Amino acid sequence: MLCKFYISHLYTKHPALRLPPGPPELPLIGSLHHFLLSRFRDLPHRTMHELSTAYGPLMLLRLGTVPTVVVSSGEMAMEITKIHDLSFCSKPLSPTTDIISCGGRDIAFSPYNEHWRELRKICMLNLLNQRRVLDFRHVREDEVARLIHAVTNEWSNGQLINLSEKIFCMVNDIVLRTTIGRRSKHRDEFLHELEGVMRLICGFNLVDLYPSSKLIHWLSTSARDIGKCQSRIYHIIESIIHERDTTLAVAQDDLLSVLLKLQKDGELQFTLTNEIISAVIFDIFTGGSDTAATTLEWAVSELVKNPRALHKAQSEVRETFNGQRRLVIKETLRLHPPAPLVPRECREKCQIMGYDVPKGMAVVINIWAIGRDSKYWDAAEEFRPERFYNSSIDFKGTDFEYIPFGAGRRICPGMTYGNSIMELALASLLYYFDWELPAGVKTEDFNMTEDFGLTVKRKSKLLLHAKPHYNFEHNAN
Ligand code: HEM
Repeated sequence: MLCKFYISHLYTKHPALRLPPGPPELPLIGSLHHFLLSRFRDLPHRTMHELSTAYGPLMLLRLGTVPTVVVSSGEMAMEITKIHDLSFCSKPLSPTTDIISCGGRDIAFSPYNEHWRELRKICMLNLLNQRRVLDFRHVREDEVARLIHAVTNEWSNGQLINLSEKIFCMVNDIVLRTTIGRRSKHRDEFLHELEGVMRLICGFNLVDLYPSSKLIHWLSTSARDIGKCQSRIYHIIESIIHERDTTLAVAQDDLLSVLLKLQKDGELQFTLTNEIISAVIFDIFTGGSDTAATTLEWAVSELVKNPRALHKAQSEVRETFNGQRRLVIKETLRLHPPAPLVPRECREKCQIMGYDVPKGMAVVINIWAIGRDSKYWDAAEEFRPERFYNSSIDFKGTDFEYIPFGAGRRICPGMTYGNSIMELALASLLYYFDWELPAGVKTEDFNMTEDFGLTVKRKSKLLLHAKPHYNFEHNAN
């Protein structure tokens, strides 16, 4: 917080610094009026993109009192996540993320330090690497089969299928079973709380915009709301931990068991408290379910809106259970990266393309804008999965015009894990069902509006008709 104040001070009192250009500011609110007046009012990634077309790919905004450098091109993203990765591999802690991450003692909001390195390594070793992802194949198959059964049941009753809800439950069940060893009766409550958290921590509420104002802290409801969400979520996770604690006699190898064993053995360089375990489990539940489910929801939405792409994907999946599903997911991640704004913090004074970025400055990489930049992509706004056919461009963090999982030291550790869920679920939905829009809705009128939040989901639920294709009962079992 002190650091934020210092940056703010530095920024206004030291005109000698050559800071990146930005739009005109107003006293007290800084650049916020540009967001309020924008036609994309509730969608900061779109407003930032629009501003960057006028002020360039390295642009300075003042969000309330928080100066923030916005990065909007592949070249600048490479500067931040490759050339100067060590200077930008920390995460800023806002008042709301401070609460939800227990002071940055999780992985996703942790500063770059030994604590972060150890926790990330534990998750990679025990849950997220290629071998573990293969070990959990039966869990994915089981939960995807349950999804297919649930859709079939509703189809036979002639109902419109709420595919959003089904996808979020399925993905969350997979994440729960692989992380804590079983489903949880608290799943729906958890998903409900998560929705609130995603809205509250995306940086555009008064306490995060004016972090050092005691008055705003006192007046604003956001800090209280996030505090309540945090205590409900951590209560759910701690009751799961407590149940497991008492039954530890049964050896299990899921992430929670490993963390509890490490806690008991006390071999880490820091004390692994229940609070830290909860924070890590929260990261995995959140990072794992929200992102993969959101991407699947957008993938099906784009396909039903583009019948030719749907037909092509479906024919290939039905022939080989392979092929197009991977291209569809890549194209969906280009147009709809679930986390469009990636936050970083500058750890040491740095120069990017001749501009100064002071220590402690917040940085946001607009990966949504980069994925839609016509400098890198033909017909950038169109959904064309075939653009990735025979293309070497991948999301592994080395092609900076396409970084839906981020890049550098902080790149998403759940890439393989998330893809394994998305690919199986998408292939199964395409293989077993023909999908149609609700009666009377034309493809051109199909609503693709985005909702505001840390992850950007559909604003309206994805409601579709499904018609089983063939042999479902036989194949799904
Ligand atoms: C569609 C799937 C996913 C997408 C698009 C995605 C995207 C991202 C992005 C953009 C970041 C920030 C990277 C950066 O700062 O450079 C991130 C971080 C993270 N993701 Fe994912 N993610 C996905 C799935 C997952 C899954 C399945 C898990 C875990 C089960 C996960 C866990 C995490 C964690 C723990 C971090 C924080 C890493 C750190 O700060 O060191 N994500 N993800």
